[in-house]
Amino acid sequence: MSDNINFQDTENTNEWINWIEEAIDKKHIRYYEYVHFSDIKEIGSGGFGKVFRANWRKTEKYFALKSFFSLNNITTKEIVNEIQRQREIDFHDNVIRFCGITKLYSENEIDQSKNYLIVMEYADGGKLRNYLKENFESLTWNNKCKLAYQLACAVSCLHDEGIVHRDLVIVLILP
Ligand SMILES: Nc1ncnc2c1ncn2[C@@H]1O[C@H](COP(=O)(O)OP(=O)(O)OP(=O)(O)O)[C@@H](O)[C@H]1O
Repeated sequence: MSDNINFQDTENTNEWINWIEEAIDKKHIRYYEYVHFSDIKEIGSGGFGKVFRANWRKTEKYFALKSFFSLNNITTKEIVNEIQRQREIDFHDNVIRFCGITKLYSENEIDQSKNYLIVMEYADGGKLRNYLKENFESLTWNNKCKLAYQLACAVSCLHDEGIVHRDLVIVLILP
């Protein structure tokens, strides 16, 4: 990603940031204070940033926090896109829930910029691929059919909403 953000880019970045801030102010999306997260552990990484698992308020509740490498036009637009897409499919049991947003302020005294992290439901079972590697032999045909059916339902739900995912990441929530 380029550091040379032109005026148009900066303007758009502010527009996306305003969108996020207004959604938080009006409580359209829930805001989580970053200080209440602890026991933060990296669990994966994607094209835009890393994903962490974090404990909420020292309870039994864990969330997944999706971070972004830097806050520029492309990433702020991606945050807004992701929030909008998640809202459209928020009703489906087999799609990870979008919970809200948190802000991480730079600790650097000169650079006081903020960055957003998306707060999501945490899938404690890890990736389906790994789960199958370890458990394939012990799964019954009924279990396998259920997994395939849930997967097909989730993809069908995305398609019904006009969303083509292109690089599906399948994670599991253990019963
Ligand atoms: N809610 C979650 N619970 C548990 N693990 C998750 C969760 N979200 C993501 N992960 C893990 O983090 C990794 C990266 O997630 P991310 O969503 O950034 O991937 P991606 O979809 O490949 O990225 P992108 O499409 O944005 O480039 C996943 O492969 C998965 O292992």
